[in-house]
Amino acid sequence: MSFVSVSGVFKSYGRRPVLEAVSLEVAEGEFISLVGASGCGKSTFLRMLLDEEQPSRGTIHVDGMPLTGEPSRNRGIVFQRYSVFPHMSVRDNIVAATAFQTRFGWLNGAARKAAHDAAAKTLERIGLGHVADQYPASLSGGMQQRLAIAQAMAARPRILLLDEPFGALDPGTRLAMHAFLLELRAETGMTVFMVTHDLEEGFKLGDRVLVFDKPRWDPQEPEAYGATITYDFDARDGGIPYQRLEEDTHVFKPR
Ligand SMILES: Nc1ncnc2c1ncn2[C@@H]1O[C@H](COP(=O)(O)OP(=O)(O)OP(=O)(O)O)[C@@H](O)[C@H]1O
Repeated sequence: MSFVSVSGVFKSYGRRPVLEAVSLEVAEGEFISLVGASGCGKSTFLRMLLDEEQPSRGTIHVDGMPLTGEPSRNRGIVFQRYSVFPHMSVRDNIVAATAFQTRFGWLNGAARKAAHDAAAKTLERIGLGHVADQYPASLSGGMQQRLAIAQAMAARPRILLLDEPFGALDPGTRLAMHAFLLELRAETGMTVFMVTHDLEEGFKLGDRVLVFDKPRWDPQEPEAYGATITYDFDARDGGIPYQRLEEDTHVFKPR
């Protein structure tokens, strides 16, 4: 059975369609890269997986259960920038993320001590132990992004949602972050959805690369139709040269 199942999802804002007829089955542990033109609804799709936005039509199930509009420990998200708390130390950023998972949003006594110990371990693990008392502004972009990913991972989510997480980083730091993410993924077996504008990055990291595009297009009225998944590439074993594609109306699926 699929872990994430998206079935006939449409999303409109007011009368404006953004996504139409999106269906997708994802197994637990898969790494899914999402690519597509600016404004075609990739972030909206992530927000629906996060359950922050609800589909106008259609359903999304995670682990067999429909999304309910309630926050869940199952899903963590990292944006391109600004996903850490600037007024908290690096350590407190991780501790706070753990606290937010509790019913009242705070930790006391033993739980606080355990969260501090866990944060210290996490920071060592991601190479930020030596800057635990500093504030995020004093860290490099790559360090801030490592912190943001560690923060999202603090609740041990089964699904990690990444919205252009490495877009703001220089090429060297980006490569280091790829290695970091692949390691974390191998360690945790988490399912990952990552929006990227970099096709090479999408194919390198992903097991599948989904292309969002508008199958219907009216030049007089470019916003008349929404986007859907027009290609579903098998990106394992190096990607494009190994494609096995099958046309099913406008949607391509790996066999
Ligand atoms: N809350 C909202 N209310 C109204 N319109 C919205 C809302 N959120 C997104 N949109 C619109 O939906 C469309 C899709 O936006 P979205 O951010 O999902 O695209 P995207 O593919 O992630 O773009 P980019 O690659 O530039 O980040 C955009 O035209 C955007 O203006």
